[in-house]
Formats: sequence, structure tokens, C-alpha cells
Amino acid sequence: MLFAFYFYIMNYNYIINSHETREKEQNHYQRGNMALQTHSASHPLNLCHVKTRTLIINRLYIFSHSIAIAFLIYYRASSIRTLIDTKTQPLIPHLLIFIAELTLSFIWILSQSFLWRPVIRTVFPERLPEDEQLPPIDVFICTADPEKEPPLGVMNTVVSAMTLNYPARKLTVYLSDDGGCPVTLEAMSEAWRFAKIWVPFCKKYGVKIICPEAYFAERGVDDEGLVYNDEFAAEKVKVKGEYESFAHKVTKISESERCRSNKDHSSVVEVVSDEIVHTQREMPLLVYVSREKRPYHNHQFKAGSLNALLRVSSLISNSPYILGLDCDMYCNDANSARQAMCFHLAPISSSLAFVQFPQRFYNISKHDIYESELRCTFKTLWSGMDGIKGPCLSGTCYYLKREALYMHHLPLEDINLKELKECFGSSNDFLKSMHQKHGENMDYGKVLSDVLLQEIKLLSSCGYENNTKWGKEVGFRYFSVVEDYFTSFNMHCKKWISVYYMPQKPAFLGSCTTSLNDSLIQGTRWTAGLIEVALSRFSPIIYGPSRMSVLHSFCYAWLACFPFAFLPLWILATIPQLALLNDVTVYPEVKSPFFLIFLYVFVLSNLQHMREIHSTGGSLKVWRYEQRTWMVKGITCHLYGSMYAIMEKLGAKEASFLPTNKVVDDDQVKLYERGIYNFQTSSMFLVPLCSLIILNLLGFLMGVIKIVFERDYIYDISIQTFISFYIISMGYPVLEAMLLRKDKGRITTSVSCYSFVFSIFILFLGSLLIMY
Ligand SMILES: O=c1ccn([C@@H]2O[C@H](COP(=O)(O)OP(=O)(O)O[C@H]3O[C@H](CO)[C@@H](O)[C@H](O)[C@H]3O)[C@@H](O)[C@H]2O)c(=O)[nH]1
Ligand SMILES: [Mn+2]
Repeated sequence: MLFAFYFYIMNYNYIINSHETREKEQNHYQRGNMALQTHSASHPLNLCHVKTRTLIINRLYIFSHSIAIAFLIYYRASSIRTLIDTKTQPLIPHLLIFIAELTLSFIWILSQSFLWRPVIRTVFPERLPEDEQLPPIDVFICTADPEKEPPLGVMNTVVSAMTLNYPARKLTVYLSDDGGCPVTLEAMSEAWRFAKIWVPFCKKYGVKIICPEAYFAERGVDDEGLVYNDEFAAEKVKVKGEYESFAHKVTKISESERCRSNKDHSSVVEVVSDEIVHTQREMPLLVYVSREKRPYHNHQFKAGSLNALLRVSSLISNSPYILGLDCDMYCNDANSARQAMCFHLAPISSSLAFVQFPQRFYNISKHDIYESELRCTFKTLWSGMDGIKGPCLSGTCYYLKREALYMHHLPLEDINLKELKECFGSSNDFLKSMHQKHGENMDYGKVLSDVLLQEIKLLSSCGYENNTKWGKEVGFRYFSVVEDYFTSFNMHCKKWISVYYMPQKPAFLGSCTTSLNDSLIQGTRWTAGLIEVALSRFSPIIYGPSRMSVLHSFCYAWLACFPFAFLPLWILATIPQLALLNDVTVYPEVKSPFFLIFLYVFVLSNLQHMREIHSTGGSLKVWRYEQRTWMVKGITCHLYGSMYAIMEKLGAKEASFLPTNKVVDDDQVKLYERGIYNFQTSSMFLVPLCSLIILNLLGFLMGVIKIVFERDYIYDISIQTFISFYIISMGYPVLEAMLLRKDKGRITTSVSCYSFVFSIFILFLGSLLIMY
């Protein structure tokens, strides 16, 4: 059952290169540049294809499984009724399993909205207007902790963003340093010096990979298609030397003792570029921003830092579009900005808030045991949402319209000054910037005059947002630590739309988590953030439908609610086994017609899931990893994350954002590469996993013994025995790490002992419980 239902939840379908129907973008939104519109009628900047075949298969699947679920619920309800009348068996286990099945069915229903209308998009950047007419872009890069996010990696992201194929004078790169660390600023001057060599080199030869580290490590396509002559070869060697010396300097300064986050300092804003020539700049402007931080002040994590950047940049470049990047996601393809503009400059653009690109990772192992690739999200879910009103913001790799963050319901002209200040804070210059075009107030000759600096200090101070609507109705939202999800939910509620564009060549590449510990900590944070929304007045299922389409609000609701699957997972990993050990049957016997329903659900949903993986280029192995990860995360981080969210609601805990570790640990990477689990993590995560494996092992042995000694049992307990078998086979690595492994990544004897005690505890307590 457990696994069968998993596929209810996870079943999405996606075929990448299917060019079935070609549907032209429907242009409901008639505002915008007339010339561009006439042009785009015959030569659109982008096309949207509905994947008709997938769509038909998906809808047939939804239909048949809905019927199967209805039968299942009927079976449970009627068997519980009979039990109440006859009292032949204890009621509690049946009730609990019914709760599990209902929860999973509910989550399944929500998830089907992603299957409804999958689309895929194409762009034609060659049809874009001249460089002169392209709108300026501000790049926002966030970093928070120089110890967990090595400065060299951050600088590579900075340099790659400066190398985008876009007019240099229309590009301004901002780095927000939430660590407030002088070392980062120093590293940035080095980055600027190196970029002055790197950017012209890439532009001159059309280098395909614009992140220096990646280019010299020769990841992916190398110099394919370049004019590879002696001059280029010589210059490449020279630039490589420059990179090495740059990398050496940055590594050296980041090894110094000053490389620590500082949580108590005033704001620092500096233009790093030395060569600031009027509009003929050859290089993008580079700006360092570290907002004021005080120990007593709630800084609102990443969302807070993005909002500070939003305000600071409004006085410097004030570009209408923003590229958001995490410090661990570099630009891989120089053309992403132009690709994004194919949507932002197309006629649908007046209500288009952002273009989201997938997060892709350069360090995915071919045994991606922790499911770090987020395959389902970026290959299936987001293209499903794209067919409705657009994907969620994903924290990084997006091109966002600045105006969409100001999100005011009235045209700004209609609001009086007092109201504006209540909303956006007291800075007149900031309010002015909202009406101004890019850089109108800016003289590149003396970008940061003293007066301007004074104002920028104010805008990046701790207190600026007090009694304003920042984070509530303006800017990135503070309500949840998954600021990306919640901000785009609000945008979509305000009738903004978004677009998902998945180019063949990865536009951005990042580093993924390579250990169980990192991935569970990250999962716990995400869960806490999502469940916080699910349990609030913003719960998409209530807040959404009146403000957005029902299907779209179901997508958001699923994202907020899927971690609740921890409850059914825990139930299905304990109750059928306890029942088995106590001679209680909770599933239909083999001869019953309902057995076939369970079988149908299990088999078909497996097939559908496999088909989905296959169509996104994955193998059977991926299916196993995804199953296992779903179970492991459900048992651990979805449970803990939900508990944290509830505790926060009750005021027993404060929200926290522990940045994911980006330091490369060679031993750890080696294990990940070989597909071996690294169980070096907190026993808080390990004990539940091990205990459930032990419990299932007991259940399975008992089932086998019963069947061997009394043949007829096979009819009654086959499903229960099978569930245990399935859990053990999926959880085999845990068993192996407890009993057989000797290396660093094994599960220690003490954890195994605790787990054994805990499983005995579950066994006794559970056995008492299920006898009623
Ligand atoms: O107080 C903070 C904490 C984090 N960050 C930055 O936020 C980014 C994302 O943090 P990371 O630790 O890498 O978290 P992940 O879990 O990997 O990030 C995913 O989930 C986040 C929401 O939880 C999104 O914001 C991210 O874009 C998305 O990639 C990094 O650049 C950090 O430097 C800050 O600027 N300030
Ligand atoms: Mn990250």
C-alpha cells in the first residue's frame, strides 16, 4: 500500500523532446510595445508546446486511479463498519491505516494538478531587438557564511555573472554578503581584477563555459566550435595562469582568521569596479553590499538580504529586471539573459513576473542516492505548473521583473506620499526610483556620492523596514523560510504569471548536497517552511482558490502539504507489522476482489512512475533511489520539519535558516560517487530509520514463519508480509550499515543499540495500542 500510494503522489509524466502539438502562445495581454507586437505576430520570440500525448496518458491515469481509490475507500469504510458491528478484530489498526490511506489520497489528488497540462517552451533569441533596446539587468547574488560557502566558489559565481552575453553597461552585479566579512570584499577586488582579463577573453573567442573554475576544470563541453588557433591556445594558457594566481590569492585570504561571519556591524556598500566610465562601460558594474546586522535584530535570512539589495540597487542601477542567484549556482551558458528576454519582451510580458530556469548541478553522481538532482521538481512538476499559470520561484536561476516585487495593488501614482511611506519606508530617493527608469539618477562617473551613500546606508540599515510593509506586502516575503515559494505564491495570487524555461544546455549549474546529513538538514528546513505555510491563514488550499485558478492553487497546496506524508509513512511502516506480530489482519485476503484493487494500484502506479523517470532520461536505478529517499525523508526530516513548524506556531521555537554546507569533503564525495550511503549524521535521524528496519525485519520473519508452518496464512497476511519485505529491501543499505560495514560511513554500534531498544519499545507500546 505504502509504495503504491507513493506513486499516486509521485506520478508525473514528462517527455522532453516531444513536439506533438505546437500551440502558439495565447496573447491575452495586449499591453506593450506596438512595434514588438507586430513583429512577434509573425516571428514570435517564444513558443509553447502542449505535450498532448503525455497529457492524454496522464488524464487516463488520473481517471482510472481515482476509481481505484474510490474502491479502496469503500473497502476500508465498509470493513470498519462490519468490525464495529461484529467486533471480531481490534479497531484501532484499521482506523489508523484508514487515516494513512485518506491522507495519501488527499495528497495524491492535489498532486494530479501537475499532470494536467504539461508544456515545453522554445525561444528565438536571434529575433530579439538590437542591444540598444534591451532592458538592463541587475544580478543579485547572496552569500551568508564564508566558512560554509568558500569565497572562491562565490567569486566564480560573481565572475560568471559578469560574463553573461549581454551589453556590459546594462549589467550590474551585486553581491550581498550576509556574513559581513571583509575577506569577501577583498576577494571581490581580486575577482574584479581577474574579470577584466576573463570577460574580454570569453567575449573575444565566444567561450562556451563562462565560469572560470568550470572552464579550466574542463567540465562538460570544452572549446567545441571555437576557432582553435595558436593565438587562442596561447591566450588560454595565459588566462589559465591568471586564474590560478587569482584562485591562490582568494584561497589564501579565505584561510586567514578574519574569515568569519560577523553578526554585529553597520552596513557596507562599495562599488568594486575601478573603471567607471560613463555609458560606454566595457565591463559590468560590480557592487558589494553588506547590510547592517545587529545581534538583537531579526534579519529575516535570505529574504531580508534580498530586500536590502532591492532597495540599495534601486539607487544605483535600478534595472527593471533582476537575475537572482545563490552563491553556489554559477552561470554556465552566457545566453540565459537573452533567452529570458524572449519572454519578458514578448507580448505576454505585462503580467509576467519571472522566468524560472531549472536548478541543475555539476556534481550529481550517476548513483544519485540522495536524490539531490531534484529530478521530479525540475523535470516534471515545474513544467506541469508552467501549463497552468507558471512555476514557483525556486530561489535561484530566475529573471524577475522588479515591479512584481513592489506588488502594490494600486498604480503608484494614485497613492499619496504618506501611504507610500507607510508601505515602502521613509526614503524619498527610493520612492522616486520607483518611477524612474534604469539609472536615471545615476552618474557613472561618481556613482556613490556622499549624499547617495548616506541614503544607501539608511536603506540597508536594520531599522529601515520597521513599521513598513517590507516582507509582508512588498519585496520578498518573510513569513516562511522558503521565501521563494511563498513570494511567488503571493505573486500568483496577485494575478502575476510566470514561465519555466528548460534549455538543452544548462543555463546555470550549482553544487548539490552530497551527504545524507546535508540533505536531511536541508529537507528539514524546507519542510518547516512549507508546513508553516500549510498551517497558516495563507494555506494555499483556503487562501488560493479565490485568488488563482483552482488547479494552480492545488499545485501550491501540494507543495505545502506533501511533507505531511510522514504520518501515513510512519503508520504504514509500523501498524501492518505490529498487526502481523499480533495476529491481526488489516488487508483483504488474496481471494477477495479488493485484493486486486490493491494490486492494481501498486502495479500501475509503479509503472507510471517508471515511465515518468524513463521519459526524463532516468533508469530503473533512479526509481529505487527516489522511492528510498521518499521513505527516508518521510520518516525523518518531514516529521521533524513538521514538528518544528508546529513548535514555531506555538512559540516554542524560533525560525532558523542553516545554510547548506558547500565545502567539498573528498571522502564524502567519494562515497557519494560510488553510491554508498554516508550515515555520519545525527542519531536523531538515524534511530527512527534503524528502529523501523528492525521492526520490519521482525514482522517479515514472523510472516514467513507463519506461512511456512501454516500454509493457509498465505491468503490472509500476504500484503502485510509483502510490505515488510518491501521496506527491508528498500532499506537494505541501513541494515548493511548496521551489520556489515566497517568504514567511517557505517552506523555505529551505539546507534544500533539505541535503535534496538527503541524498536522493542515501539513493539510493546504498539502492541498494546493495536489490541483495541
Ligand atoms: O541568512 C541567510 C541565509 C542564506 N542566504 C543565502 O541563501 C542562499 C541559499 O542558501 P543555501 O544554504 O544554499 O540553501 P539551499 O537549501 O541550498 O537553497 C534552496 O532553498 C532556499 C530556501 O530554503 C532557496 O532560497 C534557495 O534558492 C534554494 O536553492 C545562499 O546563497 C545563501 O548564501 C543568505 O543570504 N542569508
Ligand atoms: Mn544551495
